[in-house]
Amino acid sequence: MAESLQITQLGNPALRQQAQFVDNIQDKRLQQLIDALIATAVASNGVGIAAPQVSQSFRLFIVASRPNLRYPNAPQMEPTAMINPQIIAHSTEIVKGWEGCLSVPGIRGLVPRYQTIEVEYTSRNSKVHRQVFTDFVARIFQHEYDHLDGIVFLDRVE
Ligand SMILES: O=C(O)C[C@@H](Cc1ccccc1)C(=O)SCC(=O)c1ccccc1
Ligand SMILES: [Zn+2]
Repeated sequence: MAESLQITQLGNPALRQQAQFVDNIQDKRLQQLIDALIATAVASNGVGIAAPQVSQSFRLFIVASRPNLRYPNAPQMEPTAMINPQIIAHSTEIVKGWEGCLSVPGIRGLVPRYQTIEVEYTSRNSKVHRQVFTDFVARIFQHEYDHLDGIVFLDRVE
């Protein structure tokens, strides 16, 4: 298991950067970053983590949904690296749900998110995926996607 990395906290400008497109997915250092992000999410008990949260300004995050007290029906997912992700389409329906953030410890907020999204991303083996996510997985994706544009969930709490 790769080593866990220091998580950037709110207030650190690194968290507010506009992350850059990933050019070479097979680059050894990028693959090592993916392993370190997965290790950090697992060590922090997170259901996701984005590269800017370890001060790496790449358009890359991990989604690792699992059932939990707030979302008991959430699917159990293998931690999945999503590189250069895009939201292709979304429902008109918006749902408010509780969120936390590894960069904003101890604070929870009720955040409006699209109920359903159609996304496209490249996986760590350079395969392009187009998928539809709903409910908690859609929420995690939107939370992590925001991190790539320097947005944190508190910015969206109404
Ligand atoms: O900061 C992050 O990106 C990780 C964050 C992701 C996230 C949590 C809840 C909703 C959407 C996205 C976390 O995993 S914080 C850990 C946590 O608060 C939590 C864990 C399981 C279920 C709910 C919250
Ligand atoms: Zn977060």
